[in-house]
Amino acid sequence: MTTSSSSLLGERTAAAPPVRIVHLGLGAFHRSHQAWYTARAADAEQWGIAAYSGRRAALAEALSAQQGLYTLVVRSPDDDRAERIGSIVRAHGGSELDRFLADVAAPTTAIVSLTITEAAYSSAETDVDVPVLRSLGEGVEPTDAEPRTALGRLVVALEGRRRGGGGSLALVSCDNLPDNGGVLRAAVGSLADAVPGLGDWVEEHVSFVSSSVDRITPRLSDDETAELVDRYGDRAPVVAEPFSDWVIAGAFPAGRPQWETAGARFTDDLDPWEARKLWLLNGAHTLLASLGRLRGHLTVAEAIVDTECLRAVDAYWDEACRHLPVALGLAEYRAALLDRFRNPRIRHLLAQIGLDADTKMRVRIAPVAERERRAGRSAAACAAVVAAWLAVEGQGSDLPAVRLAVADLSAVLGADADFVEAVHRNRRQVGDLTLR
Ligand SMILES: NC(=O)c1ccc[n+]([C@@H]2O[C@H](COP(=O)([O-])OP(=O)(O)OC[C@H]3O[C@@H](n4cnc5c(N)ncnc54)[C@H](O)[C@@H]3O)[C@@H](O)[C@H]2O)c1
Ligand SMILES: O=P(O)(O)OC[C@@H](O)[C@@H](O)[C@H](O)[C@H](O)CO
Repeated sequence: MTTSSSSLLGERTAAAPPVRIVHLGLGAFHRSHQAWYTARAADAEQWGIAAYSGRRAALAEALSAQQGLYTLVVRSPDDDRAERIGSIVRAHGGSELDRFLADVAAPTTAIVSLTITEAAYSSAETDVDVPVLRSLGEGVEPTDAEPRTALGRLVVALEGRRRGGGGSLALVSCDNLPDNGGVLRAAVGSLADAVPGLGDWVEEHVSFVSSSVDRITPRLSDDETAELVDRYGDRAPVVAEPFSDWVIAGAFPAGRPQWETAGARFTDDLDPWEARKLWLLNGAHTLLASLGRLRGHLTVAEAIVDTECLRAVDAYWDEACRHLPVALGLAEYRAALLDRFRNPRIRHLLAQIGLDADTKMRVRIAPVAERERRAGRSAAACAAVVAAWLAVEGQGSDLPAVRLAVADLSAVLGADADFVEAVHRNRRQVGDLTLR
């Protein structure tokens, strides 16, 4: 259903689809992407989502008051087109652990999907839950456990499914990480090993699906939200660009929606698509989040029309593209990205994109720089990105500090004196953002 204005929400007239997907990380992106694909799939009436926020309950409360229904505002440079999305049938705060355990344990649940941010997969975050998981092997019931992290909650819930005989299922990571299914497998596997027998059960019953996800979905300011609440009579609207892509690799032992009928693509070879998206789109966003802010810009659309930022993005893309298959249509992809970044009606804040920047630098900029250096080139554009990031973080005041920071991104680059020197040279030319 599409329209250009006024409320679409109304009430559900047909029965809500049965919950067969549990989502962890109810935020803007899940609603513009996976929930949208599920709602548009040919078998949408068979696939409902129970979505759990990571931390705050406010969005879940607003959605619950609307039977899970919400308005997706597809924002092009010229206009807004609104769609009513009905695939989320229940929304919960992250603290509703009993409900989450019951949903994951239900034999009817076939998929658990995640958008929990890149940082949420690191052991630095999840290790806090190892004692909680150990306690499950010492007689504590999953329903009495008190995990604190998203993956801790997920692993407690998998133990509940194992004990209840709920059978095989697929975990689908939709976070912007290379090999996100593999990263999830490693993180879940290492937590599951703390519970006797669970590691083996996970290996046998859990499929880790990787996916490359793409749809620019900015966090809305309070003013933007208020305007949309007024316009659509919806307390939980979400705004996204018209473009959308989802490339998926992996098995779904308990079935899945016909997402391909909504435009998703299934492949056995995700790597090139994933690298193209993460290096070119997210890498450029990561670059702009530093350089753009140093140059006084607030949003991607503002930064990309600054010739200095555009030049830096182009130079970084040249370096990245040397390590991507030409058959992926790189020139067209770059041109299309520039159009997407320039969309003046998408207010994508650089400060939002700059969160957890070290994690992102490690998996986006460092791999390109390493490949350039291995090929005998300077990686000058990557060195400039690293210097801009250090300036925003207020780090790298002298050569040893630069070396330390670069080594934290990549041991190989940290040991590369020429690269470290290039970063240091660039760093001396830019002042700290924090000092402005
Ligand atoms: N917004 C986009 O354009 C976009 C596009 C592609 C992929 N993604 C991926 O989706 C993720 C979420 O983006 P969003 O726009 O929905 O953000 P959001 O802030 O709207 O929602 C993020 C959700 O994750 C939860 N969360 C945050 N930090 C967490 C943590 N450490 N552990 C567990 N849960 C946590 C939050 O509580 C919230 O439920 C991104 O980090 C990215 O990996 C986003
Ligand atoms: O937090 P990040 O860096 O993974 O992502 C911020 C944006 O680059 C990202 O949300 C893009 O808009 C998205 O990946 C587009 O598909």
